[in-house]
Amino acid sequence: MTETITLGQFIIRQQADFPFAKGELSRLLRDIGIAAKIVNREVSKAGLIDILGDAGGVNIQGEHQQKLDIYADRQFISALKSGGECCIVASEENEGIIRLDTDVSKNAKYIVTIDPLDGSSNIDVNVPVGTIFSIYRRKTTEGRPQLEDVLQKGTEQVAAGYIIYGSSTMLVYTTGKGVNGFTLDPSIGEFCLSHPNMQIPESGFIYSINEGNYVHFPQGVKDYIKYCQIEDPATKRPYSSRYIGSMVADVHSNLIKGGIFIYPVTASAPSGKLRLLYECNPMAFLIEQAGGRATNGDERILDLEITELHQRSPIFIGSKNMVEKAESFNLLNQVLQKN
Ligand SMILES: O=P(O)(O)OC[C@H]1O[C@](O)(COP(=O)(O)O)[C@@H](O)[C@@H]1O
Ligand SMILES: [Mg+2]
Ligand SMILES: [Mg+2]
Repeated sequence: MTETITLGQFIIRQQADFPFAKGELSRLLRDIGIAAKIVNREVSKAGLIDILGDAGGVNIQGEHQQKLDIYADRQFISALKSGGECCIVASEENEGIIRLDTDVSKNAKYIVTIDPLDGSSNIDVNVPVGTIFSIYRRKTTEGRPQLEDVLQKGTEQVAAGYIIYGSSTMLVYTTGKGVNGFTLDPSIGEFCLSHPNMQIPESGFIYSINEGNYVHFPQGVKDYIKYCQIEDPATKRPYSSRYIGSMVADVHSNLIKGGIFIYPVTASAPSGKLRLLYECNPMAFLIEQAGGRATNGDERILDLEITELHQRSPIFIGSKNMVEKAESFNLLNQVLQKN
């Protein structure tokens, strides 16, 4: 009989790797797991309850907010507040930072950045969506936590992960010691270890990019797409094109099968579309921990300086050999080239 290891049990076991740990990070990951279950409960019956569709407002990203964006945002913030291990939340859905100044959490040492609902355009059509999170340690020691505690490079992440609400619901995370995946078993209401020590294949044969924007891509990106489409059995080309339109789902698929996910600069998104704090950094930390690579076409995503809360970046992420191959093409348009 295979041993069932729940997320809670696994986190406690992992704590042993951190001799000075007091359990704060473990409890914070627990809180994220709780909010994930609550959001999953609504996502899994979305058509039956009034949670589909547009909420009527536009968020700081300039995107129409979906009802589920707002619901998920509230659930994660409330779970982090009740848990008391997080002093600031920065969310893709909120213009400014959210200080959790409760008696319990004001002395908390962790910062959470979150994309509460990733793949919003897929909510109403029953295609997998997700949640992406990242955890940093507070830097400032005096007074109230500050914006600078949030604007930290990806290399400073203590932990990162995502939840994918798909045919099954999974939570995949890293604390810098490899990547592990847990599947929610609804019959016991627990995330159980199902994908230990996940490794992305070094090479893959799948590329994920929204080719609908092709005409607006830098020449190098167009050339790389052509490279993927050339007939060459020796290198198993042409590669397959797979694009789900939810970053979590596209990256999760490539993590398991091998492949590259690309969201480059485009005419309408000259700095890229995806957000460094909420999407690029957490996914880059995870994929690097699984043996893959993540760049903006020129620099390692995790080394990028962060100056703004909702800063965007182009991203090329996935199997190491595929990202390195892509980087051999001039992926950034001239405007972005470093002097
Ligand atoms: O429709 P496009 O332009 O291809 O964009 C799809 C991308 O936008 C996103 O939906 C943006 O994330 P949000 O849904 O959290 O805003 C990504 O998940 C996805 O990879
Ligand atoms: Mg997103
Ligand atoms: Mg989102």
